[in-house]
Amino acid sequence: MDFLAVQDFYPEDFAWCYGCGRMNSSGHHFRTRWNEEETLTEYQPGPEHMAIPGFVYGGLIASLFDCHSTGSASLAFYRQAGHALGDETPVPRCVTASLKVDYLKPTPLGPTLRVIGRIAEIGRKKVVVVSELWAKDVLCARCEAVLVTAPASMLQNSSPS
Ligand SMILES: CCCCCCCC(=O)SCCNC(=O)CCNC(=O)[C@H](O)C(C)(C)COP(=O)(O)OP(=O)(O)OC[C@H]1O[C@@H](n2cnc3c(N)ncnc32)[C@H](O)[C@@H]1OP(=O)(O)O
Repeated sequence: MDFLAVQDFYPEDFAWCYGCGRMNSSGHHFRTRWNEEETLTEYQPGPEHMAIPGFVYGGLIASLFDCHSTGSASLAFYRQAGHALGDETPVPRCVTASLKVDYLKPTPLGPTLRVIGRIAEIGRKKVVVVSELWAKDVLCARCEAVLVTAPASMLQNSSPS
């Protein structure tokens, strides 16, 4: 791996997400990291991620924002607690409470997509992440997401059945 991503450090019972779980062989394997004070997720869509020929499917874009935002929230909680990826302390697990996506311009299918996030608010169990999706130098979409510490009811199973 060329860099450390938060998803590399999710506990195994939390690593099955279709978007970003490293244990899910059918998933996208989105990976999110710090880039100084911002968070970054890059993804290369394939031809199957098409909406209209030449353009990326909006559902994929929402998925990308979703996992980028949960990953950003985990990174933010972890850094706030004085930790860096690679520490022994498990990274916090967050789920999406709210995801608002604005599709600003058609997203071309071809370039690697870059999602850049800013931690707009961080509380005891809630993080607000505001993100932009860029295709080369075109700002294609924007997202505001509310992420909350994963409730115990979602952490009861240690692996999929
Ligand atoms: C491998 C890694 C996996 C990563 C997951 C990828 C992303 C996902 O797909 S997660 C799956 C989709 N999400 C879910 O299924 C979550 C389902 N929802 C829930 O379990 C609950 O509603 C949950 C946990 C989000 C919030 O629980 P709740 O008891 O309402 O929390 P609560 O303590 O009241 O609220 C905490 C804070 O969040 C805020 N909040 C809660 N829900 C929302 C919402 N829908 N919109 C805005 N803010 C909200 C509250 O206002 C509160 O804010 P503050 O601290 O400022 O007062």
